[in-house]
Amino acid sequence: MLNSENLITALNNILSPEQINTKESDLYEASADRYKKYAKARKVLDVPSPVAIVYPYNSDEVSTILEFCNENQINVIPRGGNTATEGGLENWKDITVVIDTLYMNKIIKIDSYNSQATVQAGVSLEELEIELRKIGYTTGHSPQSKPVAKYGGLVSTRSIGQFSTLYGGIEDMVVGLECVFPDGHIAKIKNVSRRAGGPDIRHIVIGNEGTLCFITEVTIKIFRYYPENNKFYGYLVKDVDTGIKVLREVMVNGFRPSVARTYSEEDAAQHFYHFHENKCVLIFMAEGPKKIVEATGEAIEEAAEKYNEGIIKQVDSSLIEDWFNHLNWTQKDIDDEIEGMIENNSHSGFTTEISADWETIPLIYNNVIDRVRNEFPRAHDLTMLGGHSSHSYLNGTNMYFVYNYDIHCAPEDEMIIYHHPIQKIIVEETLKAGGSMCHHHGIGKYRSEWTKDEHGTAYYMLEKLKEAFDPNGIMNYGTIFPQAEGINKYIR
Ligand SMILES: Cc1cc2nc3c(=O)[nH]c(=O)nc-3n(C[C@H](O)[C@H](O)[C@H](O)COP(=O)(O)OP(=O)(O)OC[C@H]3O[C@@H](n4cnc5c(N)ncnc54)[C@H](O)[C@@H]3O)c2cc1C
Repeated sequence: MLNSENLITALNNILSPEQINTKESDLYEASADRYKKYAKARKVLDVPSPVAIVYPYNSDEVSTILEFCNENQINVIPRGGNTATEGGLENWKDITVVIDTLYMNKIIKIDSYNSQATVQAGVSLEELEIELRKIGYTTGHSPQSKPVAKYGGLVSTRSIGQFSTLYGGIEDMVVGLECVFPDGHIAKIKNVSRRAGGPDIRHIVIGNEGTLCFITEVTIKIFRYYPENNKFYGYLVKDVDTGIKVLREVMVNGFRPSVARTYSEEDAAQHFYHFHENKCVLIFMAEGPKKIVEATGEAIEEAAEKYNEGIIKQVDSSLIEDWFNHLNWTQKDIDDEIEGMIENNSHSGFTTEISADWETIPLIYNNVIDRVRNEFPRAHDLTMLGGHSSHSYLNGTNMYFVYNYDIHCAPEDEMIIYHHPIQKIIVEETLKAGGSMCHHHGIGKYRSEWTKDEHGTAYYMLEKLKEAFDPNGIMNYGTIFPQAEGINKYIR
């Protein structure tokens, strides 16, 4: 195996100087993602820094770098917008190269006639959205990290946006893509409206979290945009169960509002400070062509009427619109949050997102809240515990658990003392009830201890993919696929 010095020399033979970054502060920044944001900001990270960050311009360069790393058994971490939350960008190996899509930033084609656009992996969602809005189109994708997240990362994590109930998750949007495997092979999945040529191989790439291949190009669907027709609906409701029932009613009746959400009292208080009145909040947004918006709006009002015993009151729609207009986080918001944590020694807004069918979600929610309140040894440090359902489907929905706490321990111990025990309860209750422990943030490194439980007998298929595409295990060591050594060192 190469040492750091030899590795940098070898990289210089492959790339130009402006494509290799060995600045210490940037390497420290690259050694972990937002999972350990507090320890990182307090400069007490317990993981090694990568040896270099490299910035290829195109898929041929990615291929050369990967082939080299594969031959020399060097761990590789693909990186996009750097907004990962589950340790997918954290480094667990002494010799690691981060491959960043910074220079792969071209919008290749916007094809409004065929309703699709092709971008290099380093194009941010916001950049593409701005270009599309100029011609009356939208990506329909709007995760809260939209201003920062990039296409390679969005596809690689199976991300989902705030309007998913209408437009779907990224897996519903990807038409075709290009990716590079550790042996240097460049694979291009063509862009067609549908195919039945065997299993849908896009799904080997979507959600791989940089553990099987490096995504270099993505083609996604684009949609006509009708902001002038948007309608907003909001209600104060008696409990989470009522909110979930109304969401279900709208969905099973065949309607697709773009936003459909229910918040617990605690979570509502931090999102809707201007009207929550210490109650649960239910909100909807209808979007699209006028007639569809009208029909969807009527269906929302009928569903609320059906469960009117649990509805306390309807709120002014302009309050929901106002909330909607301030949804996304810029890089400045992300930085400010970390500064706030350091100043106050408190963690606000840690989340774990799971999914299950309609019947099961309220059970999981109630079991988790009970167990955290009664079993979590630091429950007295919690300043908020609640959640919301924000992405609904015909057969079920998600639950986004949110928890804030004051930190009374060494910064390097925060995650193991506070976050991990809560996350463990959430994952245990979800898997016990047959749900998925991971709705949209990816497994990263910190849910990898439960990957086998998540998939059960189907883990066989996942394991074989790893063996086939990454036999030397160079792609993002510790992410998705459990590695006992890393788990024992960095999690337990
Ligand atoms: C404030 C905030 C809000 C968020 N809101 C949402 C939300 O609403 N919905 C949601 O789904 N997520 C959300 N996230 C999580 C995160 O933004 C998403 O997971 C996003 O898809 C990550 O994209 P990125 O470009 O930042 O990827 P990165 O953080 O750079 O990487 C994420 C993972 O993808 C891999 N990866 C990156 N690029 C490539 C590539 N080219 N090829 C292969 N693998 C690659 C990395 O190795 C890593 O495992 C949020 C995060 C923050 C900080």
